[in-house]
Amino acid sequence: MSSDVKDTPTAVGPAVTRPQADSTSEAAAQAQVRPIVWTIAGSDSGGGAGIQADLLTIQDLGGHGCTAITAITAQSSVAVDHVEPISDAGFIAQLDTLWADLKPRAIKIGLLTGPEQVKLLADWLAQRQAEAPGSLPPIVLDPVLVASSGAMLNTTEASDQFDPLLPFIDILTPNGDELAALTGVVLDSPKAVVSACEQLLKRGAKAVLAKGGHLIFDGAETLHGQPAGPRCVDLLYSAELKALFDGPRIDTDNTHGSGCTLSSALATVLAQDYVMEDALAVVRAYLHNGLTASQRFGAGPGPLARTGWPTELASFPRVPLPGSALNRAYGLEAESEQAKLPEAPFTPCEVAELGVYPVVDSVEWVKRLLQLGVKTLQLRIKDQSPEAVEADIALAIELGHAYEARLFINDYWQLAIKHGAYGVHLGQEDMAIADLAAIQRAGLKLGLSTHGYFEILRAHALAPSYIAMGHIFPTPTKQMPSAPQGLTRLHNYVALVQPHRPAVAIGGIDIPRAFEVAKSGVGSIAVVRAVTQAKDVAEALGELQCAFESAPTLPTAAALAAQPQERECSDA
Ligand SMILES: Cc1ncc(COP(=O)(O)OP(=O)(O)O)c(N)n1
Ligand SMILES: Cc1ncsc1CCOP(=O)(O)O
Ligand SMILES: [Mg+2]
Repeated sequence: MSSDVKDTPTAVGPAVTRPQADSTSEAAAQAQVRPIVWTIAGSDSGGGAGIQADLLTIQDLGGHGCTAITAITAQSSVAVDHVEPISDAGFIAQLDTLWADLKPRAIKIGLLTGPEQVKLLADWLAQRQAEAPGSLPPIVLDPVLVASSGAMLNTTEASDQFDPLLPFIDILTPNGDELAALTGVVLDSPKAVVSACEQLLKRGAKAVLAKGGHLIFDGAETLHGQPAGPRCVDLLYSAELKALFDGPRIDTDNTHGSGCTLSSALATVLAQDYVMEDALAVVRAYLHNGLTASQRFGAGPGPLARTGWPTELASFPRVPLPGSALNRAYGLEAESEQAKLPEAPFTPCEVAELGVYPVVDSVEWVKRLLQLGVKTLQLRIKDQSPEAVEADIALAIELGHAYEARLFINDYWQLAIKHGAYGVHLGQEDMAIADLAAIQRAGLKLGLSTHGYFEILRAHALAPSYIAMGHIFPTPTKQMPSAPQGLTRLHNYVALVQPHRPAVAIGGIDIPRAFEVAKSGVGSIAVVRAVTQAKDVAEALGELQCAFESAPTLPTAAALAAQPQERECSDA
């Protein structure tokens, strides 16, 4: 283990404490400036909510905060004694001045004091849009109506008051009371929450996060199954994705500014180019940690603590699996679509680190690599009928056993079961259609592909034998639906996954990059071209192996093999 462990500087997408890379590319990435995040919101003199909470949050999660103040409030932890809107001229001047020099990568909108400010802001955004289509960044709207002390902050109760803004908003983040007030829907069941979100989409919102902090339904206990205890379930609802984020309800009344913190955290993570569902996973974990470590300063509820970029899986929400009771309660899946979920964790790999992991497309390659001493490998044959590939798959499996190697079969899981493979590797799309229960019952190991936080959480809920994360760098080998993850994210994913099961990095990894990748502490690197296009395959394998030997291993990985595997999302 190397001793040169330093804090990776807070740059774009703060990384956890890890050994620092020394290459020019990594140094350049780390020198990148913080993305600018605007908060358009009111000042909370008590320092717990509004602009004050937003600036602390933006800074804490790696952004640079700029403010356009909508109102000054005389506020403490127990009272809002005065709300004074800023003049229209003062409001617009702040926006214009910032736009001229400090263009945002994301905007959070909080307290707007009434329809006049809503219209001013909607008109201002429309002008920016008209001048330069596409120039507006992601915008998060927290539809603030009442302070946590119960005081009205907004002068109108009109349910359509935010509608002029909706066309510009990427996500609206109402709590239960706000969602009910904006839609008139009585939120007495999970399906009522869905119909309220549906209504907001019809009125122009692109996505809604219906926060579950205020929503407790009859029968909620039975929705969750294990683990027991009060839960908080947030619903992300958009045309493209409907997903639940389920976590324990933190037992604290220090929730002052939690909505402000969530929305500014979301803007800050979106400013770092995370997709919405990944950003929400990070934000839920941030709230979990902030509430857990919160403190009281006055006589009333205290604000959330600022705890930095979340890195531990325990802070993150569960993402219910397809077919789970929770998804069904929200009506997110038809009863007929229920997936066949495994009843137990997949068999763990007998090692915590899978090492150099070549992915090849023929039985000839499998044989050659086995003869060179490779111990983890994958047969990845694409687009053939099962009949056409069965003989090769059967032979590869036999060879794998003869050499006591960990041979994973990509995609053809029925053949893998039939011929008794060591393991199967499946992608996200395959997860929905494969009979995961049959793979688990047959005792095969399962590796799953992931492309970000949300998929990692969903994969983790299945307790697979390993989780692959990619693509790390651009690759011509496969057309990818997502952007390259890069090294900073890899560091964070490794910290999340590897204490629980082996992690594998894949995509665009050549020999020089293998040294960078290995410094993340990841226990395995999966490669196609680095092996199949090498002039000297044995030498390439040796150099890839060398990358691991020169890099430190994470202390958590060593304990892994001995750790009992738990299935964390068994609420089906
Ligand atoms: C180790 C490893 N990681 C990821 C993949 C990609 O699998 P998948 O998403 O199923 O895509 P295809 O390989 O099937 O194109 C992998 N094969 N191996
Ligand atoms: C199969 C696959 N899945 C994600 S990236 C990838 C291809 C990796 O190939 P290479 O190592 O040649 O970049
Ligand atoms: Mg596949």
